[in-house]
Amino acid sequence: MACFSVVCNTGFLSIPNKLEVHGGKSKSLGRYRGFCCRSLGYHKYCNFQHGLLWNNELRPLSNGKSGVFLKGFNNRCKSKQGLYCYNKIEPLTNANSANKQMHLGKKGSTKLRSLRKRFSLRLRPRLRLLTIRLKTVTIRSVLNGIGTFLRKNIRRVTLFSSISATLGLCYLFLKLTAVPSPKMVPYSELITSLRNESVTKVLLEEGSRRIYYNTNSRIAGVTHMSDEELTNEQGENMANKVTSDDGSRSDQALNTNVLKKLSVTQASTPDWQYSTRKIDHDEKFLLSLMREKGITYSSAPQSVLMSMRTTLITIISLWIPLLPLMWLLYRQLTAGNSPAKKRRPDNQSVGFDDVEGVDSAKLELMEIVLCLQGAINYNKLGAKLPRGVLLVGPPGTGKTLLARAVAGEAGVPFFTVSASEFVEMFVGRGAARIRDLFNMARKYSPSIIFIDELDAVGTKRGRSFNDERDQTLNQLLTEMDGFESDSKVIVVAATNRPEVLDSALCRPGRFSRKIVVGEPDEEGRRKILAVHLRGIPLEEDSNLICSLIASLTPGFVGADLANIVNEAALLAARRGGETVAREDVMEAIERAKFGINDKQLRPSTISKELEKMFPWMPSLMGKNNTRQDGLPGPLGYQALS
Ligand SMILES: Nc1ncnc2c1ncn2[C@@H]1O[C@H](COP(=O)(O)OP(=O)(O)OP(=O)(O)O)[C@@H](O)[C@H]1O
Repeated sequence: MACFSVVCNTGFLSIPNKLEVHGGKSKSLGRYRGFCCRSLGYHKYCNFQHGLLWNNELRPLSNGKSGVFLKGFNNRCKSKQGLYCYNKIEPLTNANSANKQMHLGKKGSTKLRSLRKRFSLRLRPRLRLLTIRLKTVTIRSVLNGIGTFLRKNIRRVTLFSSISATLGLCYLFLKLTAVPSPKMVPYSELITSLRNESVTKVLLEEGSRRIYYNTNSRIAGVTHMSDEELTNEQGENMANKVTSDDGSRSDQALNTNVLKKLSVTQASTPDWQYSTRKIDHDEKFLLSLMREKGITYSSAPQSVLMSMRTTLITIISLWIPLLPLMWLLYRQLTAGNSPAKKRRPDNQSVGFDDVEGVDSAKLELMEIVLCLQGAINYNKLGAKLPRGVLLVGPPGTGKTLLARAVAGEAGVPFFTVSASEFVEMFVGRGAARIRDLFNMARKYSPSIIFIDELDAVGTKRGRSFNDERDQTLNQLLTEMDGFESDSKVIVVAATNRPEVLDSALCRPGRFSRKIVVGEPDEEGRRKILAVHLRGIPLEEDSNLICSLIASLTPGFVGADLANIVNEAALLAARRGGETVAREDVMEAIERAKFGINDKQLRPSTISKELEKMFPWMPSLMGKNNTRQDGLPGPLGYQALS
């Protein structure tokens, strides 16, 4: 009788449609039969916390332990506490025996079962999916897909097909012009043959060291087969004859066979039987030897076909290893990784409501947004849209946020880039990146380009020997000049150091509008805090907390205030609170003002810190601790311990 229910780690639920949970409630698993219980989250039906479910009965485990995870297949189940099989609960003597008993079937059948399991778990769903997809596929949709792919990747497809065609043509050319080459022999062999007077004709190739020659040994072409080959051939034929049925020995048969072989060889015989390489400074000796022996010799240039073959082979063998290197270089040098491509226009969720405390800057930028949207008809009065807006101010005052708000409100593509990304190793690359960025912005016009930390490329020219930086700036100046009046591409840039910028960059027509984004006043800080406290649950009234923080934080900018709010929320979470209390806020302000105060500081740590602050003084703590006179330490400090 089979075990009623089986759960394993990989999760096979075998027979039951019904399983009782220890609460006594019946649950139908129906279609989940054979699925992985645990990973499907159905293990609560099979989680035998208090016993083993066995033939609809919940049986307590003999040792009373809970938390049993059954493991096994079909009618054999293993748990930590025992092996359960055929309605019997057998305690395990050791783990090995459990394993042994678990694999009760033959080895082969276990393998087969695991294979089947793997098939049903991995392959079957995929095959099913494939079948469904194949059913929905029609020739028309395939053709459409190919067409779309070709249209999208026309450049790549053209490049790859032309490369493939060229390589194919090269292969064809090499194949068609291939001629059997003469046998290569050492130079000494030529000299020996010359001395033996067996050489009939010699050709010295012009422009190379190659020497071709023929000998008078046997029929031309026979020599193409090595002596060894011939011997083997004859031996083979002899053996054939000996073992032939009639036992006849016919020399004629041998000759016919050899001649047949020779005729095949002759068909592909080169003009020259042998070739060798000339040795330097030995020409005189060679020529005198040939003259002495009366041998015909001549010289000729390499045939056009052969020179073409040689050139082609050289090119291919040289360029193929270089191709990966060139591809890498191409990727580096092309606009493939330019900032313009990385920052595609996307949905901006920041609006002017999210930026507070910088009202005048907001007003100026709002006007530009209205112009971009066409709400203000500036063309009517002959006005032009400002090409560049320069946001100037201390760090953290919200310059980047303002630029993002402009993009969000205007609903136009926003290309953001840090100017340091234009600083490149190769001269001209930064300029190329600027060009790409502006081209992309023009393509998506009306659009906004935001260049953060403009001073990275916009510093005065000619001050250093950095040609690359100057070229990049020149390109930026050119691009900003080159806008058509109706291109509707606005460049917003931000910097903390306007004084270092090149004057050409700030002249009217480029960054004609300069907006100072300064530190917010108390009212501004209150508004900024209100923005950041929007989603934070507070114990007290939000306006009260905003006013409290704003009054305590003169000189703080938006980034500081955002940080205070975040710190307060973290502190509240640390103490396990549901809402942010006034104490959390106060501690966060303290942390922002004075840094994190370590109340557990040891005297040695304090000494080190003091030494860092006053490096010109002798060790404060050390001196104080070792003083015997009881007098205060340097500068009147008492021992802090
Ligand atoms: N006026 C503001 N209103 C609301 N939040 C602000 C404001 N200013 C700054 N913040 C907060 O500070 C964060 C940092 O601001 P942002 O990056 O805009 O400063 P920045 O002026 O560009 O600084 P940097 O000059 O260092 O680049 C913002 O994400 C925002 O949360």
